[in-house]
Amino acid sequence: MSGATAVPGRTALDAAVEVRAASKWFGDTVALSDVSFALRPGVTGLLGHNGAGKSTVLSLLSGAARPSQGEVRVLGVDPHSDLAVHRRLGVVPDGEGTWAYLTARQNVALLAKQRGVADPRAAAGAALERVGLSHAADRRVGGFSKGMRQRVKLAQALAHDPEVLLLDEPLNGLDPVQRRADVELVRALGAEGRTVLVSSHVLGEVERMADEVLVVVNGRLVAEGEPAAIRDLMTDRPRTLRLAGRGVAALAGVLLGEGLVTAVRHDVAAGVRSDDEEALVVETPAAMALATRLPALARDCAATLRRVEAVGDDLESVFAHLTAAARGVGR
Ligand SMILES: Nc1ncnc2c1ncn2[C@@H]1O[C@H](COP(=O)(O)OP(=O)(O)OP(=O)(O)O)[C@@H](O)[C@H]1O
Repeated sequence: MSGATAVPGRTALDAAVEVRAASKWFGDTVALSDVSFALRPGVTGLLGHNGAGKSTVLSLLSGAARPSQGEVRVLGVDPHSDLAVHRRLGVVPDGEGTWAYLTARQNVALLAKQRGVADPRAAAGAALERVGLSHAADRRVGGFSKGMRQRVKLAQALAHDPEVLLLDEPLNGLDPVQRRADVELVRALGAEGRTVLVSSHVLGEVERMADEVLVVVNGRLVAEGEPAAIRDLMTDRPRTLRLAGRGVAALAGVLLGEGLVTAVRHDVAAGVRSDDEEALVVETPAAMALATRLPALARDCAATLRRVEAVGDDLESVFAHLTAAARGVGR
């Protein structure tokens, strides 16, 4: 692909990928509900917990499935009915996508050939080099680790030099070193002017790869914006915290007085180290302000904090908050 750079402010009219009021249901299960977005060149992250609808979005865009309602356009056409678009579209699917009895080079060349590449073997070699698998190009994929197979899938998606890339959790199964390399690769693909959509259930991963983030919760698009804006939303939400140490009850009284916490209860589940140590669970509407002022307030009332930690601070609670609070951040 030519070295075009990302064009900020593109409208849906010239977007490479557009989803208009798309819904998808399987029997009684609503996998996606009235989702609309347009993608600009560069990397967009698709963030959501398991079952949120990420793979469904990607399967509509790759043409593997059709929306029950609404429309999907990739490079101006319907990817389900217009098969020619697959020469300009690369997909890393969820799950296995390789043939175990073929070598890595054969796996990649086969798909490149299907997509009309003039010299599939050479294209496969170049793609395998790009994903760091040249050394294993002529080995059978059946003997590869999950991370290596994931790399082969990436090479399959890249070998025909597509303008649009759809990557379903491409970092799954990779060790930290491979993850770093693949984050760099995804960023480079976006910087080359390709339109890349990459799904993940880990905010930190998406943050490192993407210029824009779409957040899906229970089949709905609940937030979209720059990674920093999404991070702020998640950081500045109400939280439940566990405080443990000496003098914590007095400290909690001060926090209530300052309006930094709105509820306090004893933490029966907490293991405390000694008789004069207490553990409390507090609700705060302003986690950032509390974190900033907590050390000084503890000092003022002679409390010694041994532990401060978030309770139930998993992705589910983050997404629940976003569902309620955050339609249309940024953009
Ligand atoms: N072919 C199908 N038949 C029935 N239900 C489906 C089908 N595909 C997806 N679903 C349901 O649609 C919802 C969205 O699933 P989807 O796979 O898109 O989520 P996801 O965000 O990709 O999750 P994960 O990270 O676990 O793959 C889920 O409730 C799922 O069970």
